[in-house]
Amino acid sequence: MRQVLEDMGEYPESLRRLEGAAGGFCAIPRAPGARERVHLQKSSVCSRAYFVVVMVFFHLYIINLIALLLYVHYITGSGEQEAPPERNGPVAQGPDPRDEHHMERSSEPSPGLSFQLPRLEGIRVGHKQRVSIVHDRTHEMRTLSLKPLLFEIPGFLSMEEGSVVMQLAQLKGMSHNPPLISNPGVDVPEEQRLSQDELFSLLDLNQDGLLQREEILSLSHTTEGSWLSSYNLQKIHTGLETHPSGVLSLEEFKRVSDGVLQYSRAAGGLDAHTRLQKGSTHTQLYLGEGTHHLLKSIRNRVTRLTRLPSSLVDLSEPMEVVRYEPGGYSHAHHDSSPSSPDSSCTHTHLAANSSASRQGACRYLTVLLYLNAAETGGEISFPVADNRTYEEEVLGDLSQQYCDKGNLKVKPVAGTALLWYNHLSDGNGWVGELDEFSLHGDCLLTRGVRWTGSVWVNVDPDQQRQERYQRLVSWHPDEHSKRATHADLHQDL
Ligand SMILES: O=C(O)CCC(=O)C(=O)O
Ligand SMILES: [Fe+2]
Repeated sequence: MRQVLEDMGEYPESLRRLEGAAGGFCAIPRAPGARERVHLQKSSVCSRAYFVVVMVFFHLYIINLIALLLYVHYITGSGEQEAPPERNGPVAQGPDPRDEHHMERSSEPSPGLSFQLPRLEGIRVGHKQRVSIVHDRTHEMRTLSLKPLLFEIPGFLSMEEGSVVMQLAQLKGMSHNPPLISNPGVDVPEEQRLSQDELFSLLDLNQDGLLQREEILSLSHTTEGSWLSSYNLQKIHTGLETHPSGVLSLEEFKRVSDGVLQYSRAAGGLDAHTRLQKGSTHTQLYLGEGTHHLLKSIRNRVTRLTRLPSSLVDLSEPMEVVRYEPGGYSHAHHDSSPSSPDSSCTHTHLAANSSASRQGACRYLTVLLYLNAAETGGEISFPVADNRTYEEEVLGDLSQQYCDKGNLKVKPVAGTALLWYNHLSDGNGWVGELDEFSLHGDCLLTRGVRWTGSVWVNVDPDQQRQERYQRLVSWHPDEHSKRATHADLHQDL
């Protein structure tokens, strides 16, 4: 058509210009001729320019695409993270390439803070990720709720391991209430007094016949007035500090504590469990050095699961084993305390020389282990989990009704672990406010017995106090090389 128009001399100049502007003629073969020569020259220049422009746009497109993918990757936190090196015991291993553990990237450290706390990421309810907590297999971890951040890990313990923990707890001795050590001036009836030998045995958590600084300080985790008052604790601690060997034998303990303490078997203190739980017996199992290898392995699994520095987990309170009988339940409660300027954490109170008038448990997270399966009832309930509307009255409801109304109930399955964060992040990689949504309690057990173990990781929202505590407790003249020091902790992260 065009050739016909050209032959007829009627192909308009304006159309030719238009073709040139659009670059269309670059690809169209033309008839030979003077005008054509000029045109061919233009055509080759045009093709190169066209190619360059196209390539520039193509590269920009690819770069934008990569940037977009990186952004999405960053937002969803789907990158694989290296596990911290395992230093303690049989589950030691390098990072597992199959590990798809999701972690929240912490932002820049606050000025003066030397390390941060990694935090797992839930992505969405029902999200599954693989976690590496033992050397020969990976586990599936499922997100149960985002508020609180709560995960379920089936098979965290085998059935046999659950049975061993129950046996160890029974050997240690289960009691309805922790023994009370009264404050000076409070007269304890003769029949309720503990002998000094009995007390020493209670304090000697690893049962090595010596009282170490770690044991005394970890006892300060328990609530003021119910187990060991600050006054009594301070007395024992001072005796231990001033002793040349840094440890106390039974004889030395008797000298230090003589005439100062009165010890009672009576319950009546303000321990959280005395107030909150019914139909249950308890004991504490020490997870530190010198304990049963399974308990050390549980501690290591918690470290690997949570990705927290091993020294934080090592220096946390002993595992609380609870046995419910039919009729047993607990009221809804938080495992940790809200931080306030006039309160301090029980675990750092002494080491930080705090003058705060009140103390509370500072438990960054809870790992709850189901040691056996309850027959009927005994679910753990999170009454306000993932509530869209924040209902004050539900949070204040400490009756059993919360259990039926509860948003999320988890049935006890032997070997399953639940992990939840009791605190939010402060936005700078450290512990923030208490997460009100972590409220939970145990529904009525109607048949069978139910055994659980609670592992709490203690972290002081005041990082300086936490660091001071770790420095003090980690230091040990004989074991200095074995213990994780603050410098190790920094490397872990
Ligand atoms: O035994 C349980 O199910 C959990 C106990 C509990 O919530 C606690 O000890 O704080
Ligand atoms: Fe609890």
